[in-house]
Amino acid sequence: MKLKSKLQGSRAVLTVPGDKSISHRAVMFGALSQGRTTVDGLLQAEDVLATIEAFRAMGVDIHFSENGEVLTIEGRGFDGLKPASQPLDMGNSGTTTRLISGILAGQAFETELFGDASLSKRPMDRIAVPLRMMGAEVDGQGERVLPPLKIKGRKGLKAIDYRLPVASAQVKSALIFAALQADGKSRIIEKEKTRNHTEDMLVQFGGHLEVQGKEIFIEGGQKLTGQELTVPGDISSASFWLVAGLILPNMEIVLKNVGVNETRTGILDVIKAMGGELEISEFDAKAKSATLTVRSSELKATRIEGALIPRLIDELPIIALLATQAEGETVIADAEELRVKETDRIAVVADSLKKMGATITATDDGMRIQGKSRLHGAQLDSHGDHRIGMMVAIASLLVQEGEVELAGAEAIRTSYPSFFDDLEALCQSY
Ligand SMILES: O=C(O)C1=C[C@@H](OP(=O)(O)O)[C@@H](O)[C@H](O)C1
Ligand SMILES: C=C(OP(=O)(O)O)C(=O)O
Repeated sequence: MKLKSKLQGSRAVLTVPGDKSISHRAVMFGALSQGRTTVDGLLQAEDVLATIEAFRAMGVDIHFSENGEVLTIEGRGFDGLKPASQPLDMGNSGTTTRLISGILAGQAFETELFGDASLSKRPMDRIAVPLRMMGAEVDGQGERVLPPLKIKGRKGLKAIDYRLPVASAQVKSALIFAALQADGKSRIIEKEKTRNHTEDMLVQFGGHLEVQGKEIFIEGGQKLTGQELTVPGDISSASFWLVAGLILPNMEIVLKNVGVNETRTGILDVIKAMGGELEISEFDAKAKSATLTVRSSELKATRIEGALIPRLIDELPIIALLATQAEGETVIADAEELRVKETDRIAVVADSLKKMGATITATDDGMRIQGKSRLHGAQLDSHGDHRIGMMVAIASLLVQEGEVELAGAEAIRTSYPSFFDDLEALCQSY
């Protein structure tokens, strides 16, 4: 695919698709509840479709409304799942794989999980170790327990008292799902606070848990009730347009209905620290959503590290591009988790932006990025990673000399199937 900048400056209003993390969890909690759940605004992208198909394969009736906008899940409760007749295809989705493993740990049958080439390199020892402690059998490939996985669960799991060795909402959520099926009270201690959609949604479905700082206490044997949910737009998808609005000349981009749960808004803090023009309006406290407006800005470098990292982990590829347009050296540290995403995002981001003329050094746990760089055309590849593909597409908007060729753009369907339509809409608003 050839990407060429036609942008001269303008104002665009966009609504990004539903939040991926919330969409996965809506399907899962819906399936595990009693009664019907409806979900408006669900993200209909490959990762979430993998979650839907997995629960259908375990006997859950899940269907879209005629206009395709509302998903209905007929909940079967924790005791109503049936063994799948075939291995479950997790596609590219780490979230599906890890969260479903926590659910399967409490089911008295065996399930096989497999995924694509990228997923087959993602470490599952981080869930295998604690789920085994709770009494489930979890087998994978090699020391890091890579997929394909075999999970043999059982009723009456043991409660767990566990300190997470990594800052991961996926591991935390897997353990919350397992703890809900265990005898007694579990304690899960986070390394850093990560996205809390599982905790929020458990409460929304009539369940309970206690959160004290980084400690979560959760009682087994809870009964959940189906709900009517609305999913806000995904701030991780919005971040591509936030950055476009800040780095392109004479721009204003307005993003409606973006999820602004405080465990996800690290990118907004970074934009402010870099001196970017950002306005947050129409804040809806119940929906945790808002309208975000950005304008072309003179940016300065910043440091991104520590507790901020989990609050913007998926935004780091596009933040790296942002930093190439800021005055001075931006440092990203404590982000070694990037190395075990869909690609090694430290290596691939540094390599891709270097090919376009940026000055970046990859470090063990992040990057050092020197601004400001004039970017030029290059031949690039998403390497099967949606966030790399989208970052390159936004970077191409800055290019004045040469052309950007992006191989593997189809990976973007993982989280944002309408990305190129929105890009087109942005270009047409000029
Ligand atoms: O729980 C979630 O929905 C997610 C958690 C994060 O992963 P980790 O838990 O591996 O950090 C994030 O990178 C992923 O895109 C979605
Ligand atoms: C890391 C991501 O997703 P997952 O872990 O679900 O594959 C992502 O969406 O950037």
